[in-house]
Amino acid sequence: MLTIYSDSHRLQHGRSELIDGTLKPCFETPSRADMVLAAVRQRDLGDVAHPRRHGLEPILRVHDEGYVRFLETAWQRWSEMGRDYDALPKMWQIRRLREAVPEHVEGQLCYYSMDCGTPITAGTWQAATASSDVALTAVDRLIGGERAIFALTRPPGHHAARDYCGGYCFFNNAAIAAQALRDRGAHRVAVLDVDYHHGNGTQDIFYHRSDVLFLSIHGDPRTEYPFFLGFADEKGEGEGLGYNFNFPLAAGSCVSTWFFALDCALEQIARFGAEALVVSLGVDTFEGDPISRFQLGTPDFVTLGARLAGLKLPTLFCLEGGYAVGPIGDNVVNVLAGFEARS
Ligand SMILES: NCCCNCCCCCC(O)(O)C(F)(F)F
Ligand SMILES: [Zn+2]
Repeated sequence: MLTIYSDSHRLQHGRSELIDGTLKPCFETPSRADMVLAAVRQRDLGDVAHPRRHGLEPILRVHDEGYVRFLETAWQRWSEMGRDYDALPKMWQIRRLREAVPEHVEGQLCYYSMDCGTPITAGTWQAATASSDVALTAVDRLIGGERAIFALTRPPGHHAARDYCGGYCFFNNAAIAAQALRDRGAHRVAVLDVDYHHGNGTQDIFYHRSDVLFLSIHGDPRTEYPFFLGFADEKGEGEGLGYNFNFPLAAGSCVSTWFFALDCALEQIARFGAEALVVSLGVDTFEGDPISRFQLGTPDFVTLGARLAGLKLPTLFCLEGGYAVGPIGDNVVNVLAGFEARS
């Protein structure tokens, strides 16, 4: 399987994250992508290609222009205030506060983000646009005839909504890829999110649409991030009613429960008649993940890949989460190798 990868991911490297009440090194580090790339090479998964630039147009097909312009200018405006440290919001526009978009960068930082764990740094814009180019180059290759492709995307994307960043995500790589597949002729595209955390951003982007089916298996938002979306009763709205499926599972759920949810999701994708599949591939479902509470073992990721291959669809994998950095490479490559073995 071909991998698309860009070294520009290294430019996204936050200084610290609020963890258990104190500032610690970020969980979402460049070493994650380095370890995945090393495993791709070591396990001889296939060639590794660099992305070509696609500009802002495909990003603006799913993200609000004001939000994109904010990301593009935020660091320069933040620096002009004499600040050289990570740009993070100090509060949010919450219930009954004014909804107008602030003029000032500090206010926009609060308006366009959903948490304080997604630092904007000097290299964020370049890293996030490169990550989107990685996903879009994977679409180019899928349209060009590849049966399956791995977009080694970092920073991740599935928490990024139309007009806000969060959960380490800036541009929603999987949504940008799904929209590009639609724009290039696929009539129905399914996005399956197997990351431990609900893909609130992807759901937000496609919630009112029936041409993109969104499905997510994740830790129950009653106790797990992102808390405010990802419940089973969220089924889409308007045109999109019936085209959104959430499978929240209690933290600590066993592997067989997880695979039962997967089989339910695969059944819905087959019923939908998808012509292409985008997988938001987070491996923080791993039993050893430091911030998540499912129990998949490294061999289970082979089974995951094999089940996905059963759909017999052109498939684009976008890397999302996974914070057990030692095993991340084998966990990710197991999905891809398991997929290929059954293709
Ligand atoms: N004590 C740690 C709290 C962490 N709270 C934020 C969790 C973000 C998860 C990000 C992710 O794994 O879903 C992605 F795929 F986007 F990277
Ligand atoms: Zn996650």
